Amino acid sequence: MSVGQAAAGGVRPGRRALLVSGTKALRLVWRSAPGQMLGFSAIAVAGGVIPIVAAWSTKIVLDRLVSPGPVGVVVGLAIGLACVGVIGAVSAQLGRYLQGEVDRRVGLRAQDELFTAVEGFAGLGRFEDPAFLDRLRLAQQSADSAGQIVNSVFGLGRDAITLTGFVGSLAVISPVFTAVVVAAAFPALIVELRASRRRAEMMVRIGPAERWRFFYGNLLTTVDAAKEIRLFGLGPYLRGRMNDQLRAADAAHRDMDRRELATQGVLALASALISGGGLIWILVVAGRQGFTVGDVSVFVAATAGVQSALGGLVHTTAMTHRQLLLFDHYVAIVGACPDLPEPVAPRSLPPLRHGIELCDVWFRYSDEHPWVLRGIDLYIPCGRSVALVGRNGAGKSTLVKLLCRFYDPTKGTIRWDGVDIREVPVTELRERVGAVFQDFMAYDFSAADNIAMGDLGAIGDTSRIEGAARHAGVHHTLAALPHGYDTLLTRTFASASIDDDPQVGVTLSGGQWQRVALARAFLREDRDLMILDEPSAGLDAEAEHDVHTRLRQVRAGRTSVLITHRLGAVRDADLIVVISGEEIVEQGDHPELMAAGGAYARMFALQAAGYVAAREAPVDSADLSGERR
Ligand SMILES: Nc1ncnc2c1ncn2[C@@H]1O[C@H](COP(=O)(O)OP(=O)(O)OP(=O)(O)O)[C@@H](O)[C@H]1O
Repeated sequence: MSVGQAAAGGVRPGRRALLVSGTKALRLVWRSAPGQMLGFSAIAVAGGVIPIVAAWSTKIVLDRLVSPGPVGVVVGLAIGLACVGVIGAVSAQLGRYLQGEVDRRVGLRAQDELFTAVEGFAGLGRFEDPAFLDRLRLAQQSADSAGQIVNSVFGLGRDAITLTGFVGSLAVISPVFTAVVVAAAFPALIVELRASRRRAEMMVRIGPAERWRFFYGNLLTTVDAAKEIRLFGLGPYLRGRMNDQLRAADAAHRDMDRRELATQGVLALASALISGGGLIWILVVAGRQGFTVGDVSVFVAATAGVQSALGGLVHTTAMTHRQLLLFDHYVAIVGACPDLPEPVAPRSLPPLRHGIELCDVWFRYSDEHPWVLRGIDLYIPCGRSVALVGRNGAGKSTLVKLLCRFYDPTKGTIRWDGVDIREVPVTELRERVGAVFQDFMAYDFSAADNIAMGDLGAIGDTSRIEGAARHAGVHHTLAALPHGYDTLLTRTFASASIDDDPQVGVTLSGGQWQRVALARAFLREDRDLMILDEPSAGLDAEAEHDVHTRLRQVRAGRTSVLITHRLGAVRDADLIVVISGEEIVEQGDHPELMAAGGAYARMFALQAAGYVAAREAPVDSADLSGERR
């Protein structure tokens, strides 16, 4: 069962699993904040003992007050009692501070471990699995509040100490009454535990609604969607859908709250009746049974103490239970097996010398999805340029994603100089690949950092970054920005404070971004395989021509795979591969494919005819990109 499926199926972690989660949570706390944990545990013990000491001190003071004796003793006892109060107040404050510190330290470590695990998922499959995404969201919530578990666990210890002390005190006065008070706590414990389990299950159930709500909220606040939302008047419609999701989640929460209100109400009533009954009883029998004023005060304090400690114990047990159920998602993600099988005996991947071979490769995104590629046999020779062409949805991008091992083929193998790429560590494979993807990233970073993302070693290396930008034809554009390459390519983080330049963040055009993405890829041009998935989409005609001319130079003598719908740009590729109906239907160079008169020749003729027709219309050849050459 996958990490995501376990959450989707609502599989309940058993007691053993919760015990494991609890142990892992405490270990996490110990690793993150050992000193604070020890301090907190000492305060928890003090917090458990102080109420009992206070109750007995009060009894002694009261008994001394009503019996004749030296005043000095009473004053001494009163001072002692006051000291107990001071210690209690100070330790409570110190406990709060330590709790805050534990929260911060544990939160940082838990988040780091969670994201390290997420980063370790080498493929893309898990990020497309809704159940996994729900589990990840819950794991993130749990990571944020992992420190609270220690509060709950030590709270349990504190309440257990107080309870033991008060039960002992109460038992001295009335064993029967003690038994009644303690027995009344068991139904409460069972009810609370059930409620916490139901709440944890509900959190999983409302996961999709939460995700949709987040999606709509994001959509309504991001600049990318703002144009269409405003022009098409989508705001009220999307807001309505977002509110529907919130209402659905709220309905589930309300249902839980109502159930809890009913059961908690009954339990609170029972508790009040028991303590009220106890008070009446002690006042009635006090004279007859020779109880002192101090005995009555201990009885009242012990009854309240037992009930409050029992209530606290039950509540904290339920809360710990709920936190552990949530923490189980964190444990599952952090301890998840790799999404792509790792080689048992990894082989190293030498520089490409001969070629990459796809042998009878079949692929579909999951068992529920249709085949995207069927029986692909393809050889990409070292040092040659290969172009993949075909209709939208033919499977071209999927094929290059397999070359990067974002997924493993469902059937068949991909060999790098004869080595199955599943037998080498995936990081080694990716070290040898450079790429610009169709859906490239526009990071909210500076222009320089946006390019350096292609190779972190280039951060701060101005000459490399500028070299790549020149190569991609975007150097002059970036150099002319308000702060040159240090300009933020986003308005999101621009500061409007008086000291900062409000112009510091800029937004690039689509074509300029495309060139920045190309520059990023050019930082890796020394890699063995260069993947270019629609590198000129979104560029104007001249810019496109310019980019393909530059790419031709970069690709010369290198192993590259180019995907483009501009067939003019693939004419000089060493090998053109046409994909259609999930299969390779043709391959060869341009003259061969044109001579064959098949799908490629038809597509090429169609595009060429369009250009010939276009020639008859007036063309404004101004370079709209503004890039000087
Ligand atoms: N992550 C995914 N999960 C499920 N199906 C997918 C996924 N990505 C792509 N597909 C499907 O796989 C098929 C091939 O998509 P792919 O992106 O490889 O086509 P393409 O040839 O690159 O198309 P285009 O020219 O439009 O970019 C399409 O039917 C698409 O819907």
